[in-house]
Amino acid sequence: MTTGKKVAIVTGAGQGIGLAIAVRLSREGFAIGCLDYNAETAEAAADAIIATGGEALAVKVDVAQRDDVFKAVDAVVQRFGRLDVIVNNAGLGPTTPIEEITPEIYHKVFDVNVGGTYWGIQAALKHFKARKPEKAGDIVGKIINASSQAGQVGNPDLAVYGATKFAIRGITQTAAKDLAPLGITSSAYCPGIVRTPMMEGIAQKVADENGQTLEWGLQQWAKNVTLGRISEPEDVAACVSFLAGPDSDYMTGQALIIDGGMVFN
Ligand SMILES: NC(=O)C1=CN([C@@H]2O[C@H](COP(=O)(O)OP(=O)(O)OC[C@H]3O[C@@H](n4cnc5c(N)ncnc54)[C@H](O)[C@@H]3O)[C@@H](O)[C@H]2O)C=CC1
Ligand SMILES: CC(=O)C(C)=O
Repeated sequence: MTTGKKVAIVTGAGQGIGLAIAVRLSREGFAIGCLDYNAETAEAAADAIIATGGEALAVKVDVAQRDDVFKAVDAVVQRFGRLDVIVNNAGLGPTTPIEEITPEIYHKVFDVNVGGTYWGIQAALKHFKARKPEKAGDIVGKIINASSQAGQVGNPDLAVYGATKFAIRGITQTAAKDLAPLGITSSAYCPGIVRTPMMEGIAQKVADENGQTLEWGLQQWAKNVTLGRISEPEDVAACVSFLAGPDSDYMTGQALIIDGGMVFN
């Protein structure tokens, strides 16, 4: 079945920032491919979108597996008939003090965060190429990748995670140059401290080490936020909706920092 709507795929759409992006892009008129490793939360995300009158398809995928990502993206295009935007959002954020990094954790986090970004771009590209720009400046597809404030500056205990987020900015810039002639833009978003299960996991570790509560752990990170509060997933989704929409058509290769003023460039 095809839809008249533009179509966006969001990886890691089952919870946190990905869920907020999926819901927001649905509100903006996109049909949504909700991809996640967790089939149950992917289904719940798609159901929530459908319940509010939107269109969505849930697909279980491990973004670290290239073939699976291609199959998942193909399934969404088969269902909705086209692809306009891919948001490579899925990621892992373990705390890794530098002396405790193992080959296993290094490979696992790079495979998901960096590999997942490569495979998402490649899988989307196949479908973006189905439409040709009629003239210079016409945009036929948008790649949007999750980086982080931790991809701008080194963060304590996040050497592996931070390295993946620096890498994603590099991939984003290179894709912008490589794919511009095809009418494809490439952007990244760099959230700060966002109240999600990932950030709660990071904050809980600090809290446990100090015999404190999760909220105390989150507030340790909040101290660095110039605007004085940590962000909600919807703060990030609002900016990603700008990157997915026509108002950002003349932007490519940029990393939009949405961190309440933690990092000034
Ligand atoms: N929460 C924060 O403060 C920040 C988060 N980010 C980035 O934003 C993105 C989303 O983060 P959160 O929502 O906080 O994370 P989260 O951990 O709350 O949610 C991540 C989602 O991705 C899915 N996922 C994980 N591995 C996967 C895989 N191999 N294949 C498919 N799906 C997979 C999970 O099932 C989950 O639904 C991540 O890339 C993260 O690095 C960036 C800056 C700050
Ligand atoms: C999880 C993350 O991206 C942070 C702390 O910036």
